[in-house]
Amino acid sequence: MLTLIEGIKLLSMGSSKEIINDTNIYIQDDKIVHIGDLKREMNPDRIIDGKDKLAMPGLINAHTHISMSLMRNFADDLPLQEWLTQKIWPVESHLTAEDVYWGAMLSIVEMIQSGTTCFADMYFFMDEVGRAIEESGIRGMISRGITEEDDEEKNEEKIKDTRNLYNNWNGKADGRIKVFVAPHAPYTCGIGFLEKALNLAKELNTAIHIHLSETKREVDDSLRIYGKSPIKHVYDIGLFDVPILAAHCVHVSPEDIEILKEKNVNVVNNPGSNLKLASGFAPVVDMLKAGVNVALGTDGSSSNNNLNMFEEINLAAIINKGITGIATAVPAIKAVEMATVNGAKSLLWENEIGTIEAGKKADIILIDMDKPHLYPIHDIISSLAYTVQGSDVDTVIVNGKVIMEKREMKTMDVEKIKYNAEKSAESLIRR
Ligand SMILES: CSC[C@H]1O[C@@H](n2cnc3c(O)ncnc32)[C@H](O)[C@@H]1O
Ligand SMILES: [Zn+2]
Repeated sequence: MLTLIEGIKLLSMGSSKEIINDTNIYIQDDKIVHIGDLKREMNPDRIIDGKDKLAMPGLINAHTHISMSLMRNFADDLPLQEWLTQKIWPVESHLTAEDVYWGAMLSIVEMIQSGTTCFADMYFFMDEVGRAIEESGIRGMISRGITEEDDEEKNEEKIKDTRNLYNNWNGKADGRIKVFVAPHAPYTCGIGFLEKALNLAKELNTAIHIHLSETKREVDDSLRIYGKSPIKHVYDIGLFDVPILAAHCVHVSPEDIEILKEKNVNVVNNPGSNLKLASGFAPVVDMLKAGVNVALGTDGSSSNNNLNMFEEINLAAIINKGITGIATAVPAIKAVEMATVNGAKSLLWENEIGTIEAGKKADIILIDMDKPHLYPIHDIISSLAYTVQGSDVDTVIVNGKVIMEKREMKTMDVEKIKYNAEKSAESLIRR
């Protein structure tokens, strides 16, 4: 199938970070094959009109828990530890596979409708998230979040579950699914359990997804218990000897940043969640300056409370100006880069996605620029960071397949999903 996106503005995020006006993008099956002039010798099966549209790489949500949409607006105005221990974990103890599936489907609709084409998830019953990815056409990295318990048999079962998840799903859905190993955090996993997770990641030749240095309390506890920061603690265990996706990294010292850089740790900044849980502000500017790859995520929609990556781009751009007192701290293009190129790198997917270039997979979103709130169009890159809304996303293409066209969902029955997600959420809270 040859698709042509004709006469469109393009922000490729490749070698050029500038807008190219009136260009053409040819997609053969799942791949971008040509960008530039119209090719008379190529006869497209489908033409998408690019008039008044901007094509950019699909957004990458590098850390979330998508099925937590079932708990959206259920537990708010609390700090992390109270939110988790008093509200979220008691409810999660009653989760079923069906709940996770409908929560995932609901969130995938929300993500597609706001321009996200790829996400990194950590949760329970992850076969269901794999199924939701397969059916919807989105791309995702899935990881079964594991915490240590007193019962050794249960711990072994969790490691086994992760291995099975990898064997069942890694590379599946035409390569749209990856599987990482996900020890939840250093405060829920002891040294021995982290070592088991590390050995499994080595055995499977995959990466580790973990929450790290999210709150001041986590760091204080780590200093008290281990005499070192969470980052130094897991570094000493050897966790950074495999590729790492580290969510948050809010309370990090200059020494921690040196370690993150030395070990090429991929950090995910979650500004919306960090603000809402009163966790603090990650030193994004310092980490970027040190050469650390910083991606962007929403976290779950129970701590955010949505999965709209345009909001996170906006927050990343403006918060860091506020914290540093420097208006250029995170410029618009840098925030967009965090949500595209850096996200792809953080998921070890940079050879396939994150930019619009010939040879890459076609994960592309088209934004409708003909909206009153976007006029006048002085600077499109500024529009993306400061003005564009998720609802301005018109068309979404993943792996060459159009999964939303002119805001019509092509692969998902939205009414059925809303009905079942609502039903799951209601019964979950009552269980
Ligand atoms: C074991 S599956 C993942 C686990 O993580 C919990 N969670 C959601 N948001 C956060 C966060 O910001 N920090 C730490 N843990 C978080 C989620 O509820 C699941 O229990
Ligand atoms: Zn999280």
